Amino acid sequence: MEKILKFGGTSCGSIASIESVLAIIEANHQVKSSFAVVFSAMSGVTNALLEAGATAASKKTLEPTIIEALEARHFEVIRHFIPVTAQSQVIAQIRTLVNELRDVLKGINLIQEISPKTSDLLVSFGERLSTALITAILKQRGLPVRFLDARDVVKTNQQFGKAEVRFAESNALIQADFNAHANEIALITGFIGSNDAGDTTTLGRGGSDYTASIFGAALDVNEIEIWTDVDGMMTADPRKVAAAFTIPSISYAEAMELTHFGAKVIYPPSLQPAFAKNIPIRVLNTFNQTFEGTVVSKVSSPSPYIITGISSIDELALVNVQGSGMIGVAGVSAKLFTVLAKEKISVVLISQASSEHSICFAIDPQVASKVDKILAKEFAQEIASGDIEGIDIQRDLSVIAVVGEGMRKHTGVSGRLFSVLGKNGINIVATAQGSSELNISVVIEKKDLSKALNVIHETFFFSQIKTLNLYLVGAGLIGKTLLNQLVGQERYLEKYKGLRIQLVGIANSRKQLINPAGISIDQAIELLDSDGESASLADFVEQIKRLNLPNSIFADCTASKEIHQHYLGLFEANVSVVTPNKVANSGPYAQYAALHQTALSKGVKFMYETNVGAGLPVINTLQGLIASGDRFEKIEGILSGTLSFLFNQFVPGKSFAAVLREAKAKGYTEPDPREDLSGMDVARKILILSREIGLKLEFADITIEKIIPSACEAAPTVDAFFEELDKANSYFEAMVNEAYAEKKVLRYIAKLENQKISIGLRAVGADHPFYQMDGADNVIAFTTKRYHDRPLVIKGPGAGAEVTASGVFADIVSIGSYLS
Ligand SMILES: NC(=O)c1ccc[n+]([C@@H]2O[C@H](COP(=O)([O-])OP(=O)(O)OC[C@H]3O[C@@H](n4cnc5c(N)ncnc54)[C@H](O)[C@@H]3O)[C@@H](O)[C@H]2O)c1
Ligand SMILES: N[C@@H](CCO)C(=O)O
Ligand code: NA
Repeated sequence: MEKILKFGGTSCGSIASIESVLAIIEANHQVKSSFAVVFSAMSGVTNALLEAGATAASKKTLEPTIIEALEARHFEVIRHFIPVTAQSQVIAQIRTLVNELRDVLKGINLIQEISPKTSDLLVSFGERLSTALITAILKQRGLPVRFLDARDVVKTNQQFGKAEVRFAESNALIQADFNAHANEIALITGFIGSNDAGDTTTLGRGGSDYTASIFGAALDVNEIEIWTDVDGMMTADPRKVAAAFTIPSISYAEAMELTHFGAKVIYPPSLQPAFAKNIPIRVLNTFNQTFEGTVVSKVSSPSPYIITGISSIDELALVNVQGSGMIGVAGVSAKLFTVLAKEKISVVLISQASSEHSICFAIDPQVASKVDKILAKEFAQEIASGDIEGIDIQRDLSVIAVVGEGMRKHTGVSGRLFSVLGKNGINIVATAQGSSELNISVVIEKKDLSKALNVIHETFFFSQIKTLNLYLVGAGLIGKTLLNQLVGQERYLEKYKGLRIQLVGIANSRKQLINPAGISIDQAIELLDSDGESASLADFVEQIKRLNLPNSIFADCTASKEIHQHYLGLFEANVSVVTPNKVANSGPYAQYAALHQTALSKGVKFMYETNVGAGLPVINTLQGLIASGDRFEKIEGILSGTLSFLFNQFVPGKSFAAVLREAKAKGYTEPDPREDLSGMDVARKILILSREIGLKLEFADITIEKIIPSACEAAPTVDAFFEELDKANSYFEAMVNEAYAEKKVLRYIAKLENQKISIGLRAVGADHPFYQMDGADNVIAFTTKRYHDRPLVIKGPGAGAEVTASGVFADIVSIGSYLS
């Protein structure tokens, strides 16, 4: 015999799926391979039968509806596949079986009880019906098929519900049976067998796979095909990890591990007879027949990945037994696990630190209270004496298993696993690794499960490409420019940086839109307008936290004075923040410190290079100097692009207000240019620099020399401000003329020296390093211990949409590099 095919419930579940099953069997027949086929019940039938049994046992009279529906379902298949003239014979055959089933239910109803023995007989009708039905159809189509009731050849003990197979006897019967019918295709009822007394028994979980495996082993087939409704075994549960893909080849041991942790495609224990004979199992998709599926065999073929798959148990409780009295005392764990075994409590994972101070193990949360009671009783004495401090149970946990034979040959797998979890703020509650090095398991909080599965999957299967999930708030000048820049760089980032920036949320002050599957960047503004809901920043941030996406970045491209109140919560929720908005860093020092400390402790990034000098590398350079041990003596610079532009462009005879309007049109000013003209923007920048070098200065410590008349400053609106500015033109002309008379130019300079900040307008001559300026240039000079005689000078355009957005972009990319 070449092979055994097995079709599961979904494959036998509907007319369309049976169509596929018939096609697969006919195709096999055409190539004349010798094979046999095992069938499960039509999907849902086993449960329907159990329900009918339970109802019959509990109600006074029989309710025929379930059985009628079941009969109708099988008749429908007959009417579809069998020509009218031949139908009556098959219908009669199925009806005979259903009548037998009705008699069983009558019996149950009569005695108002359903024993395990009767239950097995009852559910056996599912496989007997489906197999009989398909046999009739194929016979009608002219295939040399025969119906084989597995109860005639699979012999078991008396243990109803999960009977043990008597292999010697069964193998002999199977071989004799197949020898006697060499030229026929046997269609076999899965899941069932019989005991010595001839009673029907069932084989437990994965029963039809077991049947296929028993026949395969008895007949020494070359391969067993398990036909199901998915594309084989996948690298992760595709419902949780969209990027999961089919594993082409996997070893028996790996399949066992993955299945233990929830991958439910096959149930390897039921395939044991095949494993023992090294028969490969091919998992195939009835609904995608040409797909290669997964081969499960003794040794998996080499794979490009270090790990083979990831699976999880979503609901778990962790029991921790702890106490100094356990150290060096033999037998505590023996006692512990003996009592658990006695109570039939299954332990998913065990971990004990070598200090022997505590043992922790994971269990199904449904039995947690029971375990609590059992252990309290068992260890009452030790608890009373203080040898054991107590039994602690933690709930709402999940366990993830990373599985693969390849881990044995590679170092650093657990390092990578823990590091990616850490960078995503996922706390590891417990961990265990078997010495087989086939499986590393981590227990985490359930709320982090989806995020953890996805980042682990990404790390081990797509390490070349890391996806950053970007939330952009503020779609004005800078925000829009950033979006444009992102569109142009997508391919470069993937190819050279291994990064994919996925926009998952966007908001302005009117609307907001979130889509974890990604928002098309080049249409983001239109989509925000058409599909966005009305904006609520608090709600937007709440959604970000709830989604808990891996590698999340929040870009604040607003000038809002409130939005920074959300940064702390975002850091705590493990979201990095990137911003050109200076408000957060220039608020009270305590707030500045709290933000930076929280980001650091949560392992997320807070990036704000564009707070000073827009895209010029000011903050980065400063941080580099500090980190390498340099000491700052003085910082001096022109930190306002707007004011730089004004004093570069304004000459007596021109309108000061008109030059400012030009600066605004060029994107240099703050959304409200009064922030620039008042010196406020510069004050924020120099304050931020002072804090970066470690000074605890407050806004009140800054001396700002005003450059605009108070009437301008008091103007209630931006428009009124421009009007006042027009009136004050002669005031500015006088200032400039005075400087010109001395062959000097005006520069608005910020200085930090001796822990003091001063900001003011200076007239500087040609010998001054800040004399030569152009456009919206900024210049900044760092005098430090190392740059003592000649300062380190950074100079260039310090305002404008393109240079600012590119600074924000660079910050996002650097977070990506950190996370990789
Ligand atoms: N222009 C520059 O050269 C430059 C340089 C460095 C830093 N910056 C900073 O960049 C930031 C953005 O400047 P811009 O010129 O793009 O501003 P803008 O006014 O053009 O855009 C701001 C955007 O933020 C949105 N917004 C404002 N408050 C909001 C809130 N509470 N919630 C959601 N959305 C909100 C607005 O709807 C708008 O889409 C400012 O903080 C500015 O200081 C600008
Ligand atoms: N308005 C700011 C933008 C850069 O922070 C300036 O003029 O410098
Ligand atoms: Na900068």
